[in-house]
Amino acid sequence: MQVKSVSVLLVDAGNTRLKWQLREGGEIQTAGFAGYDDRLTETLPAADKVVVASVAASGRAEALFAAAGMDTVILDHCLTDYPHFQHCYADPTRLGVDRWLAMLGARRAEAGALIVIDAGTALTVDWLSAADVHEGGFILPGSEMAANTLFANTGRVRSYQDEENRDGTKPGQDTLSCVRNGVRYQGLALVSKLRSDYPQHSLVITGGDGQWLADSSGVRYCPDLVLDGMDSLCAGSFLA
Ligand SMILES: Nc1ncnc2c1ncn2[C@@H]1O[C@H](COP(=O)(O)OP(=O)(O)O)[C@@H](O)[C@H]1O
Ligand SMILES: CC(C)(COP(=O)(O)O)[C@@H](O)C(=O)NCCC(=O)O
Ligand SMILES: [K+]
Repeated sequence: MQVKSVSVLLVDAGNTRLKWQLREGGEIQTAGFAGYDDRLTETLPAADKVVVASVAASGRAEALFAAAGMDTVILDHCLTDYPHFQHCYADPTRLGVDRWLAMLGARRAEAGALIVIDAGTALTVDWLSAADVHEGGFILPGSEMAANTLFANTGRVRSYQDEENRDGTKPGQDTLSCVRNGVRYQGLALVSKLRSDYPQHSLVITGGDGQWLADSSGVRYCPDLVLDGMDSLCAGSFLA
């Protein structure tokens, strides 16, 4: 008798946007991303199960999927009893579920001690020991947030329309490039310092702003570690 494999729609609901993949037997069938739009669910493929990992404001992702009548498993906090994983937060439910899932995804990609960098709305850095102990992390403003914070909280640092955001890290010669290049340089400096301070750890980078950071610093880029971590979770007894 042929056993029909279950299709699972995995959704990573971040603070900026949603990333999704339809997987069947772990294989990616289709994938995409979208903003928080009321019509989002109309564009998503049908699946036997839908799992949404959300760090967005409470209820934001839930509301989208509930309105579409989709029977959805919402993961809005980390599991505290996941086999072989040891949390370091006194209250692990406070750890962003995306950070935890990115660590699970990174473990699938690489063995040994890891530093997992997720360059999204926020830039997070998490230390995972070879024995899957979460040893701690950092939460920093992501590159858009860092630039926007300067634009929003100063009188004269502005995103001038007649200035161009080129992809550089050289000292800027107008306001926009001083901000954008400075933020990029800060990201590179962080990665370089992590490398020199933690030579025994392998670095992996994910997230919407991660490709540039990884390419520019010679670090491995894994585009969807949060979704990979969700797939690991679903491969266990989580959905049973
Ligand atoms: N198509 C895109 N739409 C929105 N942001 C994008 C896109 N491509 C790259 N980015 C960059 O990715 C960042 C968001 O990264 P992402 O990992 O999706 O964040 P989050 O998980 O916090 O929603 C944005 O700040 C932006 O700079
Ligand atoms: C740090 C984050 C905002 C990152 O979210 P993202 O940039 O992926 O949208 C998220 O993981 C979060 O809300 N964390 C909760 C606090 C914590 O991890 O301690
Ligand atoms: K993320």
